Amino acid sequence: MTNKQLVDQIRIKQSFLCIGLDVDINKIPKHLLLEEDPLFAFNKAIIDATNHLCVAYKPNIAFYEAHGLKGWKSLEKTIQYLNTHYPEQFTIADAKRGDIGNTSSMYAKAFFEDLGFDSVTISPYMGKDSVEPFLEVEDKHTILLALTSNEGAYDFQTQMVDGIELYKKVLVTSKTYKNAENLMYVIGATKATFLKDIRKIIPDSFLLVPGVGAQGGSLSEVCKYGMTKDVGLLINSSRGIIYASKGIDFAEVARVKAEELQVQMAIELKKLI
Ligand SMILES: O=c1ccn([C@@H]2O[C@H](COP(=O)(O)O)[C@@H](O)[C@H]2O)c(=O)[nH]1
Repeated sequence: MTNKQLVDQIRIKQSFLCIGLDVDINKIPKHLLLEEDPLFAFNKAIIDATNHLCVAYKPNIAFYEAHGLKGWKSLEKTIQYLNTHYPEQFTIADAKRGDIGNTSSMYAKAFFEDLGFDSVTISPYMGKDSVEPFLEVEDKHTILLALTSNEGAYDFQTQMVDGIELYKKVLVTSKTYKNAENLMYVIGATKATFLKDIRKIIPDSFLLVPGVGAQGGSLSEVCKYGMTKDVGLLINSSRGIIYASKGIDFAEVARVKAEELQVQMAIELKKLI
């Protein structure tokens, strides 16, 4: 999917919501445990109930890898279901990968070619040759961790290196990579006030913003500092939507929670006109 197609979807749906599919076998409704593939059954119900309210889905790969081969199968079925039934959805493999060049090429093949995701999250820590193999793939997006939502972000990301905060160095340096137009960045919603400075370095790039809902980030603050004329934001919520009810009505309650965010997003989008 191209950036333009993503922006078109945002305008059509009046939403820049990304729903995180962090499916945890201990948190899903008990009746689903009788299904052949409970993780997929849960995801399918959530996707069917919420797809008209969001523009992206983000399975966090850890929740699938935790179940070995069975979990990987559930992931494969989920992305295939999305690509077949809802091809307009932007898909994000939240895998946080990155390694020496030839290994990164294999990760790119796994997530872009084999599984067919539109994008994958990558750690910038190993530098240029670990990121560029992902950027080579046409119409696919590499989402670089820049300033994350967690408390530990202050351990390294905000520390000064060569007179500049490390997360800013990530932004500035990554802009010089080959095919940098395929880059997006992760900025935590809990760091919304940093967005003013961030937009001076990357005025137009798309940002994946996790951390609203369960982690306490504010949607309106993120929009205030981070929104561009082409929106430039995908705001993620996982637990706040998918586990809003643990009962038989889980998908319907997820729809209600997603709609609450979508309504707020539509209000923010009106400010752009
Ligand atoms: O900085 C980051 C990067 C990634 N995440 C991931 O996003 C979701 C957030 O889930 P919530 O339940 O909405 O808190 C989860 O998959 C994280 O691993 C992040 O939170 N912060």
